[in-house]
Amino acid sequence: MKILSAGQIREIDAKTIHYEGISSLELMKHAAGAFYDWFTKKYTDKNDAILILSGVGNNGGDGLMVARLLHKAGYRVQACVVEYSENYTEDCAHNVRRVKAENIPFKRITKEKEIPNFSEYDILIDALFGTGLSREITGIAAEVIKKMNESGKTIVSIDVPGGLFPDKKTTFAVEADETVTFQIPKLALYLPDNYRFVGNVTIVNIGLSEKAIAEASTNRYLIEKKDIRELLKPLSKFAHKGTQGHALIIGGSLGKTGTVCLASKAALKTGCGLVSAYLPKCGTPVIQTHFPEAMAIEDDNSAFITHIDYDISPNAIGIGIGMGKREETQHAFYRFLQKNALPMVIDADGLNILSLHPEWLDLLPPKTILTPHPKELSRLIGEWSDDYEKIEKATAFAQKYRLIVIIKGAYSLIIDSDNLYVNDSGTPALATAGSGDVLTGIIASLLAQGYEPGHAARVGVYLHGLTANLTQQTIHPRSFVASDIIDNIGNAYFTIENGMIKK
Ligand SMILES: NC(=O)C1=CN([C@@H]2O[C@H](COP(=O)(O)OP(=O)(O)OC[C@H]3O[C@@H](n4cnc5c(N)ncnc54)[C@H](O)[C@@H]3O)[C@@H](O)[C@H]2O)[C@H](O)CC1
Ligand SMILES: [K+]
Repeated sequence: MKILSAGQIREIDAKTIHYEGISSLELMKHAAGAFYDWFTKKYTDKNDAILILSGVGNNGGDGLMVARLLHKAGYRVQACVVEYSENYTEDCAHNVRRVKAENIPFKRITKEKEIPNFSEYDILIDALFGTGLSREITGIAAEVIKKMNESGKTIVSIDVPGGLFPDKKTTFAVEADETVTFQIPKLALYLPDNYRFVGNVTIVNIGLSEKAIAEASTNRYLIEKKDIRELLKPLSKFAHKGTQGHALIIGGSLGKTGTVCLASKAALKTGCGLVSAYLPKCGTPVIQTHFPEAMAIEDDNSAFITHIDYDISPNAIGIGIGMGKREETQHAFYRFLQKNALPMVIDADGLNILSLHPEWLDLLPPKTILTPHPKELSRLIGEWSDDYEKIEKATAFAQKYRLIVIIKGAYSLIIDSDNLYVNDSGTPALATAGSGDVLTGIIASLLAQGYEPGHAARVGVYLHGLTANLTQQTIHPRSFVASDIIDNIGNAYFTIENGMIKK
């Protein structure tokens, strides 16, 4: 799904009105109706006292229309306009008149003492500003937002939290629990710096013109299940282990050989035909006991890797996990990089060693996948002042070395040449020991199966996250461990293929 800028969304809005021959008020009706459908499914108690805080733009118009729908359905509603400007849009002004005509409790707020006592309400609906925000918020709107954030009440934002800039850094905005956004994802909703403003994000369809959306150009995308379904390779009836690819996982050191076990097992469960693990001697009994399907190749050293030599012919490599950064290991890694031309995914200490020797980055085959978490990323590209700068610097880095960079996080970002992909599968349950090792194994497996590296990155990240969505009801997020990811890779494939179970 395309991620678009506020300007592009405005254009699609106008084109929809033109192409579909509907009025802007009708489009607002669709938007308010879509929000209402979502809201009434989630909040079913009609005794909840709901306060709707609208602005004077079309986002405010949406809010007032929602107030009308909720009132009609029997919810306890109080509507307010926070009059931060006298320039009402036509559709907002229309809804103010309708709210009054329908005898819905209504209040204008122009100064601080008119702000209602939020403690009398259960849910605050934020319709203060949407994608039309053009400058920092001041005056009465800022006072209202400050009080909303201090209220401790459930806050649900319409389209975007009031004050969130869709395309640049935000420092002050409504801190919502839920954001229900209209049809087109906005990048700001998925950036870690903005999580405290955005809360959970739901995208609802409002009937924008598909043609208009198709005409908008972008290089930013939110990954959808159907995209992944299209990328999955069919399983041939005549498949045998020799045709499904051979992944080699390289890593481990004394006390950290479990990393290689997890990655190897994840690789096999992701569908490659063969998995070999290269580890120091101390790892051999561990992997052979816990994961007999893998073939183990031993380093000469008992505790860490000192050279990476093997006489097998894998199709792809996953390297770096649990490997440590000892001098000998660094040299072994360097000599390996000098001769390796296979598709590869590098994680953890592999990344840390590269950040100690940035000149070795030139040795990586094009489209090598790096999977840093933010700390590892900053060692590679330096510090950033906000998420936008982080993306800019990571993109420049990825392009300079022709790499694919996966920035791991609640929403992982995949940078592949000019393109940015946002992944929203997954839950906080994935923040668990070994989760990254499993991702390395999944991606190495997909590379070994012949997936183009950009596809392997997207499919891998999506599959990995989906395992957590699928077990939300059966495994408590606190008790979810990396092995649960591995155990549910097959279910994730089923879900993607069938589209049966919704994430
Ligand atoms: N996506 C769609 O196709 C649809 C969107 N809808 C809703 O419309 C808003 C966008 O509405 P817009 O009128 O453009 O602006 P806002 O309501 O977001 O902004 C309010 C208004 O205030 C002015 N303004 C901007 N910044 C400030 C500021 N810091 N202080 C004071 N005033 C400010 C600005 O000029 C705006 O006019 C979108 O989010 C959706 O909720 C449609 O309802 C359906 C189709
Ligand atoms: K809003």
